[in-house]
Amino acid sequence: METLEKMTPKICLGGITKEYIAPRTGQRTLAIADVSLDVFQGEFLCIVGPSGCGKSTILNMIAGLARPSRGELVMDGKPIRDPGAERGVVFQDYALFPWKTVRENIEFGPRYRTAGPLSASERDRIVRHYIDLVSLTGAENKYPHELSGGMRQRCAFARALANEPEVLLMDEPFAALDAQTRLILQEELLRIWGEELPRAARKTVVFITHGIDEAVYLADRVAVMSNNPGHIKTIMTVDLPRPRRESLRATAEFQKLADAIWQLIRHEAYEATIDRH
Ligand SMILES: Nc1ncnc2c1ncn2[C@@H]1O[C@H](COP(=O)(O)OP(=O)(O)OP(=O)(O)O)[C@@H](O)[C@H]1O
Repeated sequence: METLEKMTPKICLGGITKEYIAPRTGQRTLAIADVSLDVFQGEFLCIVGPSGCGKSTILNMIAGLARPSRGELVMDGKPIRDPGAERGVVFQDYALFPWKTVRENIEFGPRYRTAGPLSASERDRIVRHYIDLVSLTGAENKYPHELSGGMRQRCAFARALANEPEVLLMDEPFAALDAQTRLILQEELLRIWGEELPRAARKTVVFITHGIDEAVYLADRVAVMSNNPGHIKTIMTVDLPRPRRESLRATAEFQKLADAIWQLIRHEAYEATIDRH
């Protein structure tokens, strides 16, 4: 793996603090404090941590869906203030339009893109490409309720990818899926990300998960977060060979990394399961 530290970051969080203020009561929640993080071109970065440590808050800020209270947040040297087509987001609950077919969902971005209209044939080419890429061929005219969870998530991928974003922001995209579908989609995601391509040709991915094995399997680096207030405890480099294969999960190196991450968060993960109020 190239040394990331020598590269210019694609996304840079500098000393970010986020405090939520409830509109009616004025109650303040300090979600994260003084978080600094660099994400590099073509990197697959996973964020893990106990419930409520601020993982989604970080992702939403990079997506431009929330603003930091303090600190600097930039992509390619420009401040992130709003959502943008160069940053695609995939959520756990698919976030598809239920009244649109697979094809219409995927076509939404190319149809309404802000960078100028595309011809019908160009739009069609893009949509067809991403339908094929996520293996939804044959399901184009189905509605989301007619699809399995795995198929819905494939559709959500394709919808995000059809905007041709440079960065993919994924908030627990596989959490609602059964274990086998999750394993299959992890492999597919690595293929779609561009595991076989040089780093410059890959997308940059920030991926939130509760699954430590999932993080180790997918990531180049894993940012491990902690609570009260949310902050990054450590960043682990996953120096395992690519392309990754199922058999990797059974290796001592894989298990050692997964165990080291679990030891970092197990106490807080346990605490997060207990309601003390
Ligand atoms: N819109 C909001 N208004 C007020 N508080 C919020 C809001 N969004 C998140 N929070 C609070 O900020 C903290 C961090 O939440 P966040 O959802 O970012 O954590 P998380 O690590 O993604 O959690 P989980 O793993 O459970 O999804 C939590 O205490 C949460 O209750």
